[in-house]
Amino acid sequence: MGFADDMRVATAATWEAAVGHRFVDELWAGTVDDAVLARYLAQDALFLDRFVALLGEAVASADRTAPRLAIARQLGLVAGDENDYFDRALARLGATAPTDPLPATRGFLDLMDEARRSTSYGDALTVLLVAEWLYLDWASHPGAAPDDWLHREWIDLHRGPAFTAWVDLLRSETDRVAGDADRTTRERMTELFTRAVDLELVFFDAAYAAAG
Ligand SMILES: Cc1ncc(CN)c(N)n1
Repeated sequence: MGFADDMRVATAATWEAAVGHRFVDELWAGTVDDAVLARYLAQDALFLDRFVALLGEAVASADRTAPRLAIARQLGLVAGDENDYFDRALARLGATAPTDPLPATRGFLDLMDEARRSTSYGDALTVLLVAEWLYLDWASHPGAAPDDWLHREWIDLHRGPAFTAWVDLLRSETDRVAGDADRTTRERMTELFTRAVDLELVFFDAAYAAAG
């Protein structure tokens, strides 16, 4: 197994708790409370800003042209279609992106900033991989998608052939870079992967915890 699969196994308990989270079930069922979804999306709008910056760093630090172009194309989609979803969804929910991140969001922003400032392609890839692979996992549910665009589009942004190919690219690049890396770099990538999976779980929890 490569680095990505090894890490997926090593973090399996937390990973499965995140992809099987109540938020995911309620989103698929179309029953997620508007206040919970608004809180989640408002915090995720803060996530998106730093995620775009991290994608930009991966574009800059990629050591090959093909992955650099693939990451740049995905950056365009996130800044375009995905950001457009946030604008429409937050407007419909009557919410705005807060200026203050909740602790889980703060943890993610710090993690993404750390990976970006390292200017290490491997660090950037590791955090991007968790964020996209874990979302592909919960969004690749076999059941019928909910009717309401508010729920369905958030699922559709994280599944399908193009998104699957994007995650495959992140996985193979992460495996390649980790395979060539020295022990210190690999250990850092291991730590970043683990922290990112932990944060994905608490990010979902926070949408409910803050709702009171
Ligand atoms: C917290 C979180 N993690 C991952 C994703 C998918 N890019 C997201 N939008 N938000």
